[in-house]
Amino acid sequence: MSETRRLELLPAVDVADGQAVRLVQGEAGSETSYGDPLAAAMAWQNAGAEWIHLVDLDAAFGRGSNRDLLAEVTGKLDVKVELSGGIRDDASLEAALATGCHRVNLGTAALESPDWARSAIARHGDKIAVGLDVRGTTLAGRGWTREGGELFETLARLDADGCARYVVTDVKKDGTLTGPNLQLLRDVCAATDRPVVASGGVSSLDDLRAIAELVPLGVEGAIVGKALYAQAFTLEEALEAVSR
Ligand SMILES: O=C(O)c1ccccc1NCC(=O)[C@H](O)[C@H](O)COP(=O)(O)O
Repeated sequence: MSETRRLELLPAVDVADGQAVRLVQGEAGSETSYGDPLAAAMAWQNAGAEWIHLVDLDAAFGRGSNRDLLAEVTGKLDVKVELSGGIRDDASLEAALATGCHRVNLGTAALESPDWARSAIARHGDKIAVGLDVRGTTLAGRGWTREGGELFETLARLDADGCARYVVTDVKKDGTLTGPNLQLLRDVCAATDRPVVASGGVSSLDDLRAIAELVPLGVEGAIVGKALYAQAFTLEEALEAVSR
């Protein structure tokens, strides 16, 4: 008898100008600061997290880099780290993988440099996930500031290239505490046999339970940001909510 997998939770630590921040709909300038990124990540680790979703927002927006800080944070954590933001060429990819992170997310590069993304996937297999960040079914790149093609066409191309996993974000939901876009997740799961990590909009334990219902369809994990920082629930409560 096959056992239903438990939804993985990935608390998010988004970093801008050396600080852990939350954005609303990924918009630069909408930051609320939550202090030291290492302290934030350690707090989630100590609360039982198995993963941290660690984002360099300055690199994603092409306005700077927190590369050394993110490498330091990753090196000090015992849990798995998914590193995201501004990984667009061999140098940034090798630097990200050298941190010892468990996997990296390609975003803009998977939209604008398909040949390079294909070669990165071929070289690194499931160390690479691709972030599919959408408004409607239009992809967004460059820190979500530029349109990057149609979701399902890009998904088909990435599937053919062997992409192991997708991190799917409804940009309009991100940081808004208005609930995840469950239909988007269902639609993506119907279009690919690769695992999907849900991101953006989680506001409550019921939202997490609703995402957990999609595990049999192919949803593997959920990134949670604002709701944890706003103390809508604790990580312990979240882990308990998805454990059954
Ligand atoms: O992940 C990225 O590369 C990224 C790039 C540009 C803007 C935002 C980006 N990530 C944001 C996140 O991953 C959020 O932390 C995550 O979606 C959580 O959202 P929420 O639970 O709604 O705060």
